[in-house]
Amino acid sequence: MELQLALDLVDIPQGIALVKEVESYIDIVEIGTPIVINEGLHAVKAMKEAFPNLKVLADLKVMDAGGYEVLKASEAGADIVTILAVAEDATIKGAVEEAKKQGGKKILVDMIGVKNLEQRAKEIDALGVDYICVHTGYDLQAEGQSPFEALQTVKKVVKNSKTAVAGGIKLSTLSKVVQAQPDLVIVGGGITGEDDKKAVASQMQQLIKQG
Ligand SMILES: O=C(CO)[C@H](O)[C@H](O)COP(=O)(O)O
Repeated sequence: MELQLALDLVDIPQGIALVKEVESYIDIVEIGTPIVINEGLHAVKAMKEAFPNLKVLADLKVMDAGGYEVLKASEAGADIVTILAVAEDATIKGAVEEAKKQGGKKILVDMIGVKNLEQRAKEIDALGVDYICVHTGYDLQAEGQSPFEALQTVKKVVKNSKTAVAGGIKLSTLSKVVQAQPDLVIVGGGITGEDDKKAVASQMQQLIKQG
């Protein structure tokens, strides 16, 4: 099981400073969608240059032109690129093909907004993606929703891809997540919103290692 730190509401220097604090406790650093929108793929490049030993995920949430977007993110240094599950299969296939061409880049498919989770997870699992991620976005988190049930649903049907989970995970809820045995746990505000980010990230890493 791996831990990914999601950076969303910071700029590039703030993001780099934040990762310096928790670098030893995380496996992947995510350049979140808001950062990509605000700063472009330069943010991915800057993060990879600052932390060559960490994997960098570009949370592009691609909806079309999968191959092209994966090419551009890979050129910027991304190791993993996100595609939306609600995109056409052709978009997801294009992303997977390009990721392979780019020498071992990975595709994470984000299930945000999918209504029939079980059926779409099975379909996406057959497309050769690396991760299938259940995700409760900010707008549904604000309505009190969480990704725990969705994780269990997807874990039951996914046979080939790794599973990932995101959406409001905190230190206090991490044990519940770990029990469901995802391959990747994605945490944003649960670390970035804490005063002692290092202590929280360290405890999260410990829980994940025990899991
Ligand atoms: O992709 C995202 C929002 O669309 C976030 O990066 C993801 O939800 C993790 O952040 P948090 O733990 O704060 O919910």
